[in-house]
Amino acid sequence: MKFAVLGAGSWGTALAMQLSRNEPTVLWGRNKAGMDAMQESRSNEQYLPGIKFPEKLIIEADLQQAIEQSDAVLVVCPSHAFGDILQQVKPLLGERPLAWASKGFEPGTGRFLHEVADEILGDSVPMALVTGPSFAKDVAMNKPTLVAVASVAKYQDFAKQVSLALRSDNFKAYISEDLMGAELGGAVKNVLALATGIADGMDLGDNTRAALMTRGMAEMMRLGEALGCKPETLMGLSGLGDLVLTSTGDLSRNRRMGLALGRGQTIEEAKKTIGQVVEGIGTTDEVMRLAQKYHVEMPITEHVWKVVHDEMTTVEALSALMGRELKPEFD
Ligand SMILES: NC(=O)C1=CN([C@@H]2O[C@H](COP(=O)(O)OP(=O)(O)OC[C@H]3O[C@@H](n4cnc5c(N)ncnc54)[C@H](O)[C@@H]3O)[C@@H](O)[C@H]2O)C=CC1
Ligand SMILES: O=C(CO)COP(=O)(O)O
Repeated sequence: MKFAVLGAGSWGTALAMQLSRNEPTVLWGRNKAGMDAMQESRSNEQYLPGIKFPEKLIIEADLQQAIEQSDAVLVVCPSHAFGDILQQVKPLLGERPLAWASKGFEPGTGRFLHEVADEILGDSVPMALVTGPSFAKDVAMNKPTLVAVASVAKYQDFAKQVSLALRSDNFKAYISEDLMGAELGGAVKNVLALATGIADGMDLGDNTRAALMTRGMAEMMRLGEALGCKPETLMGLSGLGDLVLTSTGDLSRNRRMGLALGRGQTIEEAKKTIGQVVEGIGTTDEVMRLAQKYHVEMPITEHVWKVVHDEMTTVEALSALMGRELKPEFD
């Protein structure tokens, strides 16, 4: 199956590189000059400097051409651009199935990306999500990586095709039928990576990080239960696995944002230094929206939200979290 990967940032480029280790793969990005530069250097110097593309990676700056030469589409843009890209893809898609690898919600509504895709494309288009603990740089460098490919039950064949297309000696994608659980884990972990980053930026130590990861996981599980997600999905690669990666690995943009906030920088200052999408900032709003809608208690998320919105300092947020009333660990 030949894929057109739409979005030539760090993750789109890395996934296109991975697919092209097997079959010819088209990488499309909206910036023509940037795509020309990639073709010239056979690398993505802006996002993955110094890592050479496999021979079978095809660079394409025209969206229609990219889709027409492919059997399937993989969208890898920031979540805020997802709906916009699907609107552009819709008239070009034909019978092709569509996967995505973005992590987050539709801004302003808390809608899952599969809900956005269903609304724009209709639910007769086979769809799947690629998610899990996977830094773009490590995948581009062909380091061993495990991810999950999730779809609803009726599109499991497509999920298997996506998994097979990605498969290599150093890359394995497990199949899941819990699309919503896989989406939820990949989004909520970004908020928790902000929390652990803030704590590490404040130099609070290893105990604090472990506490935030564990109690943060409890928040993810509570929200998942309210939404009808499978607990094992959240305990798997797309939840816990990705939480561990992004709460401890300094390649994480969300963790780096948290570190900067914990050290007293502003969001705008940190965004400039990071220079790539930091999904957790917007996702915090959407997770809070869901928590309120489903009456789920998520104190760590709530205090990240207060820090992000300048309603509390990091020191006040820490003190408020530590001052919460005693209760059983599991209720
Ligand atoms: N970088 C990583 O290691 C991983 C990223 N992800 C997810 O993948 C998604 C994309 O992230 P990255 O590639 O890392 O971000 P990035 O910041 O490296 O690149 C974003 C790319 O999206 C493009 N873009 C932005 N708005 C667009 C629009 N309206 N139309 C077309 N292209 C647009 C930008 O030009 C840029 O090329 C995010 O949801 C992220 O959470 C998931 C797993 C790993
Ligand atoms: O989702 C990721 C790895 O699985 C990437 O995390 P960041 O967006 O925090 O860099």
